Amino acid sequence: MSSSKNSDQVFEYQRLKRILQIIEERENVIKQQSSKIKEEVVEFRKNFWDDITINLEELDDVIETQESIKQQSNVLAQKERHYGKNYQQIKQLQRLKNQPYFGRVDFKEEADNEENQIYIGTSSLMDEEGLDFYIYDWRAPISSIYYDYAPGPVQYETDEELVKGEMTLKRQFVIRQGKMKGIFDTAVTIVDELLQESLSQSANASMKSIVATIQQEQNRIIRHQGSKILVVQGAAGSGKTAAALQRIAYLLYHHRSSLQANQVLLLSPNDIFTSYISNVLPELGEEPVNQQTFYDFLVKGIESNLIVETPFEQMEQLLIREDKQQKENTVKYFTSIQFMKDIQSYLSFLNYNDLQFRHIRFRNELLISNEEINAYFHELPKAMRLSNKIEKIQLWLLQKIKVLQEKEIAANWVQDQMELLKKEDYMKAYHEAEAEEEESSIQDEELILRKRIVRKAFAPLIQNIKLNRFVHTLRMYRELFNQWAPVDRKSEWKTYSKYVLNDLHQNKLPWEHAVAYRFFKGEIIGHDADQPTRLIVIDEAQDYTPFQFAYLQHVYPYGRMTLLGDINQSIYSYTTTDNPIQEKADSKDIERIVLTKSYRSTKPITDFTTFFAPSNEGISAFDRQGPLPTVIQLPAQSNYKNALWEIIEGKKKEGHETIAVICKSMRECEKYKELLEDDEEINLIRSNTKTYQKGVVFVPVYLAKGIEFDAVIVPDASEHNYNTENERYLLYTACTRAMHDLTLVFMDKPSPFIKEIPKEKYSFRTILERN
Ligand SMILES: Nc1ncnc2c1ncn2[C@@H]1O[C@H](COP(=O)(O)OP(=O)(O)OP(=O)(O)O)[C@@H](O)[C@H]1O
Repeated sequence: MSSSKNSDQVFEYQRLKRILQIIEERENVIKQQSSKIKEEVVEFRKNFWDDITINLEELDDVIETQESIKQQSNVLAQKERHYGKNYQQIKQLQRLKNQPYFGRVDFKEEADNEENQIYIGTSSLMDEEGLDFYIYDWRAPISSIYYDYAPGPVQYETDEELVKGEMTLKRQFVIRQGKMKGIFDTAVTIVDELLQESLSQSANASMKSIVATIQQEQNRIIRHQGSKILVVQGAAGSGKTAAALQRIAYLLYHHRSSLQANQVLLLSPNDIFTSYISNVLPELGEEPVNQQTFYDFLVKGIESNLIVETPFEQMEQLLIREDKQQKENTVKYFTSIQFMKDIQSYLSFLNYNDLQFRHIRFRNELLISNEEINAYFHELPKAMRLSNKIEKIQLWLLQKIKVLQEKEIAANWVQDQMELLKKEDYMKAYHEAEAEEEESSIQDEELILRKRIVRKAFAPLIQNIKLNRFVHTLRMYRELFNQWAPVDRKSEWKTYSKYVLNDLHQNKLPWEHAVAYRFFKGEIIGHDADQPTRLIVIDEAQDYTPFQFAYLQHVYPYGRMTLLGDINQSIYSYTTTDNPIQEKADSKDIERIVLTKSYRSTKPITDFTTFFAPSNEGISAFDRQGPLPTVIQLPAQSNYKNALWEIIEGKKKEGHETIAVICKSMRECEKYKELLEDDEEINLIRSNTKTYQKGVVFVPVYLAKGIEFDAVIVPDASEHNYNTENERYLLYTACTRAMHDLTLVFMDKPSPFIKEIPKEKYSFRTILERN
């Protein structure tokens, strides 16, 4: 080892020691401060009223009393805020103690002689005076040169300017639990060894942050600021999800004052995926964002007595039903923008004709009939917009209810309720009533209590009116199929409507109608999407239909969107055309980034899957070696159970910790699980499974979306199981879940997709019958 290299290493070891010391000291100081603040807060709360003189005699005294209470509250709130901030800082320092930084670049700005050493970590650390950085946050503008360049001329952008200069050194550190494990100087963009090390590890039940090894093209996604919609088309395993999470952390950091975690909506494909990625943002020191499946997002706004089909149930149906082609054609129409437009035509038709209203009842008595509401609706000017008409009706109803409420005060049931009040309730209600009453002299206690009881009883009714629930949107939606038809689709309307009417009749809503019904309902009674949402991130966006995507744009007209997907993994066949992920020349709002390099799988696996990828343009493998995928033939009539066991056991012996048997459907999974006689060690992942553990899992491909396993076994890659174009997408998605090892089993004839792969790209064997 050269002496300069040696002294460099000594320098880095010493620096690490010094930084860890600084972190430790800082943590201790803050901890001490915190316990002091805690004591103060407890004390302050105890003595809150001692420092306030309560005097309510004159108006001036009352104002003064109020003022001093306000001041005390402010002092307390300030202390509590300080405590909260300290708590966050301690957590941040503890994270830094484990790995203070992972990179260093030496940078000399143009026309500046001084060279700066920039150490980069998950958060920044400054000196006491707050002048110099010991560590730069990976999201700081200058940190981007670490991800984007090799040593040489570099540049980066700040809010104000473009800074140019030279990078003279680029160094990576492997620091774990505060111990230096490795130092690499690198000439390439990001050193491969580290990435190799990170990718060679076993699959985990939760995703890791990739902050130390972000690749240049991923960095573009993370730091993208321009267009309103960012679309990322990325090969399987190219780091779309990883980059999206880093992007959220990046945007939260850069827009602290205008973007909070609760303003970010992250839509994920299933619950397992939601839990799989839930660690990443907290690991990066950010609050978790609003993360949910699109199903949960939609179902929230649908009547609870309707059972909404899940996308997975729909998929199972489309895979197994006899009339699947016909059903698929109707699904294609109902998920199209055309259907959205047809709904709009139907709404304008309704506006000039009849809406359906609900009776308004109170204590089982009819207060306002639907005919009465309809008559009022027809009195309104024809040309008025539907939403304005609904608003008018709402006001009219509230006024009518107010009058009826007044009348109700004298009713006998109110007397009955008063008698039922317990003494304490009576007193409480009375005091509350007293406080609410504007006039201070209260003459009629009974009247106040009566009013209060009536108001309470009417509250849910009034709330429902305010939410426009007097409009019977579900009945109108049914009539869309029963009583109406788009002018140019009259002939096929009956066929289209057959399925949905049948389902609605049984209080079921097919998945393709979930978004359509939400849209329909929202257009009439108002859309209730969370208002503060400003950034919408959609993972697995290739599985969104044009209608679903248009709906999100409709309810979040000011929201920025990041869509991540892979057209090769479109598991719902009806989403492959007009998908938002696909290249569109027309829109100025959309910027598209394509990721081609696949990091998840070994090179042999990526090479193998690329041969039958629906579109194999632009997929390249990260050079990580591993065994060739194996294709196994089972002779007809063989003992399938023994063979499958043998394969699974083999994978366990090879040391794989997460082994997934990925099936085409849940039905297929259940078949194998049954075959293996409910072995305790084997878990079946269902649509309501929230997390998974290491070990052997059986999972249908649509629930394996977005996640990864050490070893993947496709248990029936026979011709009869994977044959159609739609099944090509499913097989591709299943195989690309494998990180280190892939096995496909077939009986009789292999899937035609296997035949597309050159023989040297996999090893082939036959399991011979032993019994
Ligand atoms: N720059 C990187 N450094 C370290 N690991 C990475 C990097 N990029 C991707 N990976 C790893 O590669 C794997 C695949 O990443 P990710 O799940 O984000 O890909 P994806 O494009 O969303 O995949 P898919 O579409 O197939 O679900 C993950 O284990 C991720 O941690």
